Amino acid sequence: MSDTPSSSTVRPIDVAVGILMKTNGDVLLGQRPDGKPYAGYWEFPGGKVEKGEAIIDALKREMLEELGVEILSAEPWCGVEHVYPHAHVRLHFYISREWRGEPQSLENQAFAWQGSVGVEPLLPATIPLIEWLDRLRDRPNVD
Ligand SMILES: Nc1nc2c([nH]c(=O)n2[C@H]2C[C@H](O)[C@@H](COP(=O)(O)OP(=O)(O)OP(=O)(O)O)O2)c(=O)[nH]1
Repeated sequence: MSDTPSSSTVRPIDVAVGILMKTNGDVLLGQRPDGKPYAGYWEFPGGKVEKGEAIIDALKREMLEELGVEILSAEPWCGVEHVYPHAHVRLHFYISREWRGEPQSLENQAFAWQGSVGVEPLLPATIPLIEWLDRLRDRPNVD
């Protein structure tokens, strides 16, 4: 037996993820840059929560670092855990409808505003979110 814990048994890594949603329901996706696991896959902007950092603060930091956008308000929406070969992640998805600034590609990533999301491939743990978002758009006042 190996002494090295596999990625499924170690404590999950918390990740803060932001779904910027326009009033028409469009959401912003970015493409993972070269050099990261799953390069070229589409995801919602975000990144790992640092030690001792509140998840909402990580969200605000990542959105500023990646997009140059200041989050004015964001609501926690859902959580997803996923075990990748490279990491066991716990994703905290927030929806933000209020931000300041126009998203810029500060890490050289491609971006796309999408209504019904059509970009591919998506990160595996993000795939279910697309259907949930469609339902949210159809019934905006139901949680
Ligand atoms: N941002 C984001 N990450 C996601 C999504 N879905 C999903 O499985 N992930 C996973 C991929 C990664 O394993 C992890 C995010 O870590 P990352 O490596 O991109 O974070 P980071 O920007 O802090 O990276 P770094 O500082 O280590 O370079 O979460 C998503 O929709 N958005």
